[in-house]
Amino acid sequence: MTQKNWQQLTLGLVQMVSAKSLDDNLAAAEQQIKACAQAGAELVMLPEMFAIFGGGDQLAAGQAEATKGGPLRGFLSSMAARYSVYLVGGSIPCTGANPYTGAPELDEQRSRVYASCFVYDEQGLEVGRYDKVHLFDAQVNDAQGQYRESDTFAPGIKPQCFSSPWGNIGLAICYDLRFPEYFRQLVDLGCELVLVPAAFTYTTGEAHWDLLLKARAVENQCFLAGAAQGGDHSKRRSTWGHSCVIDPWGKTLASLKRGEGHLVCTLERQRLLDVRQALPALTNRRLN
Ligand SMILES: O=C(O)CNC(=O)[C@H](CS)NC(=O)CCC(=O)C(=O)O
Repeated sequence: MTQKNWQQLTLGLVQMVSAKSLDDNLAAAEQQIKACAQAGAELVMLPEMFAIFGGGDQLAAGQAEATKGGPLRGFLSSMAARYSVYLVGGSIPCTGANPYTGAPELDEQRSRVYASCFVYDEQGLEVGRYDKVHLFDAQVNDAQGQYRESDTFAPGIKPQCFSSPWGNIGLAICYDLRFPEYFRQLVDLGCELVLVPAAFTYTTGEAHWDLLLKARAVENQCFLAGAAQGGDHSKRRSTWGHSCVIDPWGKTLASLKRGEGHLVCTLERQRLLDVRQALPALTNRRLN
């Protein structure tokens, strides 16, 4: 399946301001997936926790999605098939074992779930899953203040990519962006593109989002794309948005500001080959 000599990939990124109503979130996601597909996107990415953002009953949702899958995995599969796109489903709660990484089924007593990114091909078949490894436990100078993701979520165990007609595509979620060793492992799996569903806070996003995406793209000489939450979800919760696509030279190919929307952008693989040939930093490594 892995086609190592891809030439072009047209990506669609969906930016959302997910709120309390699951139905509204799913309707908003479908509208943007459809718009991306109509604009020629072959692969569409949703943001982190596009369906259930900032609370709600993550444990019940995660249990429903375990093993055979529930309504959220059903939704993602049917969207991929209906619009005939590869679909990277942001993240959803899931307690089930991960057959791709070997992460075990979660013990229900502990009331935690994985933050799982499921991937579907254009027929709606599941082709990958990554569970967020780095959990955001941090103090931010904003109205929310304290973020303790690990109260609700359990960490995944390793980086994960999925094979596609465009080669191995790496998956990372939000806070993972701050860990360069995570991305280096994806590059060692042959990834030339890393997709990052995210929900950076307004405060940390304004300071670091663009910088981190560019740093990871430049040091790994690969394409980076971030699909973000971007707006005011409640009085206390604001996210930065600015979904974008960065090329292996660190150039921004396309970007959004805040608010619901989407962008569509074509990646030219030759750009990556030219950068890696002219400045062979990946082959000049001495400490791996
Ligand atoms: O809570 C939800 O429902 C959705 N998940 C998130 O918003 C996650 C966990 S709190 N946010 C981040 O990882 C932000 C990282 C970040 O902002 C940084 O690294 O600066």
